[in-house]
Amino acid sequence: MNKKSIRDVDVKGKRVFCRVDFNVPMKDGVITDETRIVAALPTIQYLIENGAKVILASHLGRPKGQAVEEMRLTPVAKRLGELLGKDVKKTDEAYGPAVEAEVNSLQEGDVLLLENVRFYAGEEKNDAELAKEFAKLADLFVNDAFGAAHRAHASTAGIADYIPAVSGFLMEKELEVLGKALSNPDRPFTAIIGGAKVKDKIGVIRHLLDKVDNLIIGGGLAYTFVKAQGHEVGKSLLEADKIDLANEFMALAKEKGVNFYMPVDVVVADDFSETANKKVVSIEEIPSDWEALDIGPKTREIYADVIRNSKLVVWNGPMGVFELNAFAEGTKAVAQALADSPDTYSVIGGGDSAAAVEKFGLADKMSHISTGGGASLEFMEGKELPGVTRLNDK
Ligand SMILES: Nc1ncnc2c1ncn2[C@@H]1O[C@H](COP(=O)(O)OP(=O)(O)OP(=O)(O)O)[C@@H](O)[C@H]1O
Ligand SMILES: O=C(O)[C@H](O)COP(=O)(O)O
Repeated sequence: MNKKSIRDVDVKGKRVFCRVDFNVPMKDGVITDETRIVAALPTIQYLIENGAKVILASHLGRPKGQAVEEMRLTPVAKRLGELLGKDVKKTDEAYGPAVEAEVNSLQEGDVLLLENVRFYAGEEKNDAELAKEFAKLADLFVNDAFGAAHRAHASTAGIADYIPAVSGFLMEKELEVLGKALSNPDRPFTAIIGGAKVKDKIGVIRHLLDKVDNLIIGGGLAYTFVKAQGHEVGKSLLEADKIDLANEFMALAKEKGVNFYMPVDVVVADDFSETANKKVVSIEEIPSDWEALDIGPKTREIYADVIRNSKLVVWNGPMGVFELNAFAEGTKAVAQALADSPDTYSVIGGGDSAAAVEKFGLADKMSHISTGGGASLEFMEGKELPGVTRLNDK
């Protein structure tokens, strides 16, 4: 990467505003997945060990510019303190006189977590005044929030206009792994795209067709392609206005010599529930009153075979409604094939795919699980990430 990292600057005695992505899932004030906190630890520990005064900032959820009690970062400060084995102070605001007083009292190696930066309307507007307030707190900006790098906000981008800006280790690692996967991929290179957000993922498919040897389509996304092939999809997820695009992509794949894999059989259900009646049908036979909620056993075998014969696999989006055990088998088969292929470098992107791999107990078998959902997709689409472009060049 041609951007400076914390290794390139002296942090001793400096007040460091470190943007992290502590946007973790919470239920009743309890953190249900701490992956993003753990992933930020190397940078925080480095700053502590090298004598920085560490000021951490993050968003949590989408509070839309106002303080929302359930979206305070207090439980995160507590958990971070436990993980670091040291006291983590927390302010009830993200800037202003009270925060400045706390910052002034920091000793080298101390850690302070600011309140949710999205409690202020200026954050998502990338308001210059708010960015200046953040900048006033520190001598150096470290951006380690890869998960929010696709957002041009005051704490991810704007602040870099006022103080020196460098990347943290997580940011660096994510960019390196995803960058290598796309610029100099080991082959055969396979991309697996699933999930439900057809609109969000269509763009990445176009870009991937220039890169990959195999493209596997699954999840709710698949049925727009199935329809484009002229088959009925019953009540399955369908993005009617994307059918033409799906056709275009299938033609493009042929033209570029990309092997395009679609489900040949599916599990259909008469209801979106764990106890629904379900059956396996071929892709030409989805009944009009039924909904396809998972890929079928023949498809699983074909996909697993492609995975086993790949050197690099990038996976974003589950193959079915894996949250319901009745429709988790397709996603599990893909995760298992990756786990059983030690020579295949696997990159998992997207919150739900990562959660699925975790649910099946296979997370430690994957080569890289990205902390970015939208960010990893935008990166793969070839879009510039504002949280990265604003960092100082080497
Ligand atoms: N056949 C299907 N019909 C309906 N929903 C599906 C189907 N297959 C998968 N899904 C749903 O897709 C959702 C995940 O889609 P999504 O596009 O959000 O993926 P993701 O990996 O989490 O990406 P991101 O992190 O960008 O959100 C899951 O909740 C899953 O139940
Ligand atoms: O969860 C994420 O993908 C990041 O934290 C960004 O969150 P956002 O989509 O609310 O900007």
